[in-house]
This record gives sequence, C-alpha cells and structure tokens, in this order.
Amino acid sequence: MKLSLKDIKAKLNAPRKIIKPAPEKFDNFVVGEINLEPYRVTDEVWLIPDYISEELEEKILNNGVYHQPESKWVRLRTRSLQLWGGDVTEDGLQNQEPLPKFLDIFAQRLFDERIFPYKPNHALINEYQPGQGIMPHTDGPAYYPLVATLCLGSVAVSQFWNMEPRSPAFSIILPQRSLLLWTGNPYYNMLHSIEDVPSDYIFTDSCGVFYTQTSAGELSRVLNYTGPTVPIDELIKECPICKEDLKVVNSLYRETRISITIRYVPLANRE
Ligand SMILES: O=C(O)CCC(=O)C(=O)O
Ligand SMILES: [Fe+2]
Repeated sequence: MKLSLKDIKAKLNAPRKIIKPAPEKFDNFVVGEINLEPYRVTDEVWLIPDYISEELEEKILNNGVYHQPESKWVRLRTRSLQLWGGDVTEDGLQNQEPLPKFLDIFAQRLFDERIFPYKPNHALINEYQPGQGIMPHTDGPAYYPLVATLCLGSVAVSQFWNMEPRSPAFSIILPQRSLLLWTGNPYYNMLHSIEDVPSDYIFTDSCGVFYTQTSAGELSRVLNYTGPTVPIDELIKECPICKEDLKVVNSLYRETRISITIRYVPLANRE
C-alpha cells in the first residue's frame, strides 16, 4: 500500500485519542498513540521536547552510537556519520539489514505511536562538533516523505530554505533530547540545513518576532523560541518588519551533537 502525501497529512492531522502509555520493556520508551497537536509548529512540522529521558539519551549514546567500531563511522570534513538499515538507492532500499537494538526501539516507538504508518527501517546518525553542520539540501525521493530526527548531546537549530531564489524560510530550535518531525512542503519544496556555527544567536525587536541567522548572516524567523527575552547585546542589523535595531536575547552554544534520523525507505523491487 503506497500512501499519497494527502493520506499522510490526513493521518498526521487526524484527531488522536491518547492511550495511556503502558511502560514497555525498554526503559522510558512507551507504547500507545501520541497526540501530536500540542507539538505542532506549522502545518507540516512538529517538535516534541524531551522525547526521551536523560538516562535513555546516555544509554543510546554510550551503549549504541559510541559503542560501534571505527569502521562503522564515515568521517567527513564537516561531520561524521553512521548509516544503518541498508543502502538507499534510486530504486529503494537494497542490502537491507535489521536495525540494531538501540535504533530498533526508537523505530518501534515511532510505529507504535502511529507517527509512521510503516515501521521505520533506516537510520542515519550524524555527529557534529561545535562549528560543524550540514549544507542546505533535500533528502531526495527514495524516502517515505516523513522525517523523524532525535537531537542528542546539544541544542542546535534547523534552518529551512526556500529553493529559488534560495532564501531562509524559517528556523526551528532543536533542544537536546527533542524529536523533530516534518513532511509535505518542507520535504518536497524546501532545503534544510544545520548551519556550521559554534553557537546560534536569537535576535528580537519590539515586534516580538524572533530570528536566528544563517552562517552567511541572513536572518531567519524562528518559530518555536520560548527562552529569555531580555536583551544581552545590540546587533547592527535591522528588523525587516519594524526597522529597529535587533537585540540579541540568547545564544545557544553548541556542544558535540548527535542527530539520529529515522525513516522508512520502501524496499527495492517490492510489489
Ligand atoms: O542533523 C540534523 O538534524 C539533520 C541531518 C540531515 O538533514 C541529513 O543527514 O540529511
Ligand atoms: Fe537532510
């Protein structure tokens, strides 16, 4: 069964009954549908803070991500990565292999929570040092168009971009241990990036709009900022709305960050 984008959106937006989570055998992972409505940032983006506990984060990092042989890591200049689940090709997933337990519990939970209609079968782990990032890109057509990213070890900011001409569309703060979900227009018609900066500054003005900036200094409206609003610095940059000078109200310092992006890739040659 192949779901259209309309079906996916209808599923994600359908009223959900909240089933009392029953403790499951993996620590803080719980089963049962989740009500996404409180976590909605836009029609097609959701951010769930504290998706996992500190204990589980520590376990996933030490017993999972950092418990792999060096040969499992691909070291790039701007980040390091691990790929799990098989090879993503134009035709779908090839050389499929089961996800290891530390990722499978996460895939199972996303399925149990009815976030994914299929159990995710592919995971991409990125490790970024402060100042590292990933350039604006799309993830391509091989994946089922719903992205779930667990953000571990550090806060970061996800930038979404309009494609032509390229310009910042909006940004989402990703707190440590949060889960970001997105689909639809951001998936098909936008680029996304993590800027290669050592910290993300939050700016505001008397309009009450918050901004982050790209590594080239372009302003990007941040949609989910809830931190302090007392200015700590002035920025010689104009608010595009009220033309006042923007003031810095927060700086989100990056530490080593691990993102785990879990997805579903249809199998190659599947009927
Ligand atoms: O690290 C992230 O949050 C995003 C990673 C990403 O976009 C990718 O690997 O395709
Ligand atoms: Fe991506």
